[in-house]
Amino acid sequence: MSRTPIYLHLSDPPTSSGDAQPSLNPSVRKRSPLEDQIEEALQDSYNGLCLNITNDEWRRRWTSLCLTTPSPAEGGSVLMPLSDELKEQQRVAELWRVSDAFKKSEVNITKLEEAENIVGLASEWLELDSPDEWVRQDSELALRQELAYASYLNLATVVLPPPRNRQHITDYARAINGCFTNSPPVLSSYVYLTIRIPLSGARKANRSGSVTPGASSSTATAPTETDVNEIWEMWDTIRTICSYNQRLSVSLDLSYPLPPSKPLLDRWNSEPLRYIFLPASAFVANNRGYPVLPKATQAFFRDIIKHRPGVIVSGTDKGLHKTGGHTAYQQYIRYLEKTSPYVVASETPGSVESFATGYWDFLQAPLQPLMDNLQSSTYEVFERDPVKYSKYEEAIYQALCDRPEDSSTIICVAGAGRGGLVSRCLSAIASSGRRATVYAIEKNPSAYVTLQEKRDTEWEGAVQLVFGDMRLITPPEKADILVSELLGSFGDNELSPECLDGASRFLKDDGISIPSSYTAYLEPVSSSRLFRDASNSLSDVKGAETPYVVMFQAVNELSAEPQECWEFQHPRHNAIIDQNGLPLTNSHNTRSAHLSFQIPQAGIVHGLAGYFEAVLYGDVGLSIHPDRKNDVSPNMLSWFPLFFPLKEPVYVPANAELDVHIWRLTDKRKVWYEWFVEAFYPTSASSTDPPHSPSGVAHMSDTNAPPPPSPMVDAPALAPEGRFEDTREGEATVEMRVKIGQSSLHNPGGRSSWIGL
Ligand SMILES: C[S@@+](CC[C@H](N)C(=O)[O-])C[C@H]1O[C@@H](n2cnc3c(N)ncnc32)[C@H](O)[C@@H]1O
Repeated sequence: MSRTPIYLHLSDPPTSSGDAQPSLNPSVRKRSPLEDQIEEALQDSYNGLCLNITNDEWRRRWTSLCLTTPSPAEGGSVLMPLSDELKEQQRVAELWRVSDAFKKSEVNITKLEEAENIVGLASEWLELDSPDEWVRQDSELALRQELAYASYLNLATVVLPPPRNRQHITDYARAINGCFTNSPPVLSSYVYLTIRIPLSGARKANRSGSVTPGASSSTATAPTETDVNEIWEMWDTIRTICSYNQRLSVSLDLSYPLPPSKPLLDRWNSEPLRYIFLPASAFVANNRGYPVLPKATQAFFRDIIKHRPGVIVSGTDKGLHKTGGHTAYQQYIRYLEKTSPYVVASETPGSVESFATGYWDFLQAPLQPLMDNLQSSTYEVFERDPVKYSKYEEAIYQALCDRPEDSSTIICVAGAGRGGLVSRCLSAIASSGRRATVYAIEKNPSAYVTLQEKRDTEWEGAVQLVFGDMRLITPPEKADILVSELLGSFGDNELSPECLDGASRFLKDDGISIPSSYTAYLEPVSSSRLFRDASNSLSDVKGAETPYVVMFQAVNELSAEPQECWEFQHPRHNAIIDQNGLPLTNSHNTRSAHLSFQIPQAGIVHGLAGYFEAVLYGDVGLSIHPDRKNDVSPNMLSWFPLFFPLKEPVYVPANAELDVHIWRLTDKRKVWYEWFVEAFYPTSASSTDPPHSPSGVAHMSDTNAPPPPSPMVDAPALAPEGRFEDTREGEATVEMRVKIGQSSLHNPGGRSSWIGL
C-alpha cells in the first residue's frame, strides 16, 4: 500500500521567492529560496510544502481597497459629501473590481517549478460568509483572483478557508459553486478545491482557521454537540449547493480536541476527504517527551487513514515537545499509519481488505448469470474464495451424514459453472463415507466445456453432466440433495428463487436444498461518493435507479443495524404448477417490506445498503450482514453489498425515523426492485393540547377515557401516524410522527433496471 503523503505547512515562506540570481551559465538555473525549502522538505521525507498562495502585502492592499475605503454603496450625502481623497480611493477600488493582477511581492509562489510540490492555501482572512454584503462580494472577487493564479501555476489542490457563519453559509457555498461553474471559468479543470473544516466546530476556529500557534489543544475544552453538528451541516450545505461537485472535497482540521461521541465523527467517514490538518499543538508529550496524539485522536486517525488523505503538519519547529526534534511528528504519523487496522488488514494476504484493494466504493453492475453467460475469468475470481466453498463442503458433508449409513444419495449441482462446487461434493462424499452419485447441470455452453474436461481428467467419471437450463431440462433421476449457488448480494437478486422453482421438479419429495433459505437485509446509508457516482453513471434517471454491487469504504451506516426485508425457502412445496411441474406464474416470488429505522444522528440518506444471509444446511451458513458475517462466514470474499441509490438525498435530523419501502416485483420476462423512503420526526402531545391544534397534533377529549379517534375527524393534518401512549387521570399522551421528507419512487415498472428471466 502506498504511503500517506505528508506535507509541511510553512507559515513564513521565504520573502524573496522567485528572486534567484541569474547564473552566469545560462544552462544552470539557480534555485529560488522556496525551491530550496521544498528540496529540504523532500529530504526530510515530506511529500511537499503547504503554504499561502498570497502574503500579508496582498492582505493589506485588499483591506485598504475593500474594508478601509467606503463601499460604492456608501456614497456620502448632500450634507456630508465624500472627500476627494475618499472618492479617489473608491475609484481605485472599483478599478480593482473590474480587473486586477497581483504584484509580484504579493504572492508567495511565482514559478511552475515551485508549484509542483505545493498544496496552496487561499487566504484565510477572506470572508465569503461575512454579514456585510460588500465584504462578501469583495472576498469572492479576491478568491477568484487567487484561484485564477493557482490555475495559472497548475496547483493541484487549493485549500479554502473554513466557513464561520451559519447565517451566511449559503452565500459562502454559492461563491464556491461560482468558481466551478461561472463562465468564463475561474478554475482550470485540473485544480481541485478542498474546504478546511475544523472538526470541533466553526466557533472554535479563530481567524487563521486553526488553534493559536503554541497553544496546546490538549488543554482546550471539548466542543459541544451543537458546534459539531453545526459545522457538519455547513459542509452539507456547501456540497449540496455545489451539486456534489467531484472536484470539491473536505479537509479536516484536528487542531482542537475531538467531539466526544464516535457517531458524530463517523459521519465524516462518508465524505470526500482530501487532507487532515495536524498542528504540533494537537500533540501531547508521552512520558519520554515525544509528541503523540491524544487517545481519541489516535483512534480517529487510524480509522480515517483508510481514505488515504494527505496529512498537513505545522508548527513542528516551535519546540512544543522536548524530544524527537521536528521530524518526530512525521515519524509518529507513519507509525499510526502502519498500525492502522485497515492498513494491517490490507497488507495481510487472503484478507477481504487485500482482495478488495482497487474495488473500494467502485460501483459495479450486478452479475446476471441467468441471462448472461459468465466468462472463465469471472469463475476464476469466484473460485479464489476458499470460505464459500468450504462452507458448502461442510453443509453437504453434514447433509450426507444425516442420511442412513447404508443409503445411496443422488446429489445434483444446479448451475455448476466450472465445477468448483462439484469438486467439493466429491470431497464431502469421500469424508462422509457415504455412497453417492453426482449430476452437474450447467446452461453456459463454454463453462460446459470446462466441466467435460474436469469430468474426464479430475473426477474420474464420478460425475454425470447435463447441459441446459435447470428450468427446462430433466436429469435421468431425481435428487436427494440439490446443491446450488445462484445467490446475489441481496440473496434473491440473481434469480435463485426462479431457477430453483424449475430445479425443484427433479428433487425428491423428501429431498433437501442447499441452501435451504436466504434472507435479504437493508439499512439506510450515507455516502456522497456513491450518490454522486450513481447519479453520473448512466444517462437520465437510469444511474440512480439501478442497484450496484459495491465494496463499501466511504459509507456511513445511519441506523443501529440492518433490518430483515424478506426470506426465500427451498424447496417450496406449495407452488401451483402446470403439467411440466413449473409454477403457473411467478407471483409467489414477489415480496414487499416496510421497515422503520431510528436515526440517532443527523445525516443525509444517499441510498440503501442491501445484504444477505443464507442457511446452507443446519447451522452452516453464509453471511454478508455487517454485524454477523464475522461469526457466520469470516473472510468470505465472494459478495460485496448491494447499494440502492436515491435520486435525491434525504436529510434526516437526529432522532428522526426513516421508513423504507421496497418491493420485489415480476412479470413474464423480468424481476425488478422498486424503492421509496419517507422521513418522520417523532413528537408527542398531551391531552392538554388544544383540539385541532395548528401543529397538526391529534386532539383528545377532556374526559378520562379518550374516545376512539375517528379516521375522518381526528385525522391529523400533518402527522399521518399517531397512537395513544399513556392514559392517566385527565391526561393522555399521543405519540405522533410528523412527516419531514421523502424520496420519489425509484425504478417504477423496472424502467431503469431489471433482471431478465
Ligand atoms: C454463481 S455461478 C456458480 C458456479 C459454481 N456453482 C460455483 O460456485 O463455482 C452460477 C452458475 O449457475 C449457472 N446458471 C444460472 N442459471 C442457470 C439455469 N437456469 N440453468 C442452469 N445453469 C444456470 C450460471 O451459468 C453459472 O455458471
